[in-house]
Amino acid sequence: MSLIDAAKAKLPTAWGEFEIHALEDEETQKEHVALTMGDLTGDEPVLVRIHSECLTGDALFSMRCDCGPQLEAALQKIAEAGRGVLLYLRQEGRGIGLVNKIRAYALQDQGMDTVEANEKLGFAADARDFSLAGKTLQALNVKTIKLMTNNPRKVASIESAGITVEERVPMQYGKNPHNEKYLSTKHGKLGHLF
Ligand SMILES: Nc1nc2c(ncn2[C@@H]2O[C@H](COP(=O)(O)OP(=O)(O)OP(=O)(O)O)[C@@H](O)[C@H]2O)c(=O)[nH]1
Ligand SMILES: [Zn+2]
Repeated sequence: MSLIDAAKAKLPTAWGEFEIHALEDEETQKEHVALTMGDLTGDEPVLVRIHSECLTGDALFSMRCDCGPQLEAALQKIAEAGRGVLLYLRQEGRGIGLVNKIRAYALQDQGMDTVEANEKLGFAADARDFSLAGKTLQALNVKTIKLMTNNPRKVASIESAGITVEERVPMQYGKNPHNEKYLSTKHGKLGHLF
């Protein structure tokens, strides 16, 4: 396996103390993160969020998407449960990178939806590879999970990576007038369950 659990340390947050694992992907040279809390062993399903990088939403307070509020809600839910994993995967812009995501935003400013914009730029609607998430959970010895997502494709790809998704936990946070069209396209074209 090409994913290395390279370093770990305590990470106190506004919601409680996590352990941060810095993960190195030898194939792509990307650095991913797993935040864990509590004892992950045993048969009880582990609460998991698989979050794809969104610099604009996660760090820069953008209201074009729902990523920032989903990230905060996931950390809060894990802290409330006292046990869980947040995977932060460096798959900016559903896998097309920051520059292309901003190009896609410019096309959306001209009237395209998020899927049309990706396709206009020559990309699939969603260019992410979720097998990495399966590998990471296996490396953490997590086998049965409750997955916080609205995206059935995430559920299917995690299951095909050998992880049992016992429950899907809906993540409907951060709706606002700026992301209404984005969220309705996610529902209409990408299959998200709202
Ligand atoms: N290409 C592109 N990417 C976007 C756009 N808006 C947000 N993103 C990216 O979409 C991804 C959203 O990730 P997630 O929230 O983990 O995934 P999701 O498929 O929406 O599923 P949930 O688990 O329900 O949130 C991030 O990588 C964002 O950077 C957009 O308009 N175009
Ligand atoms: Zn976002």
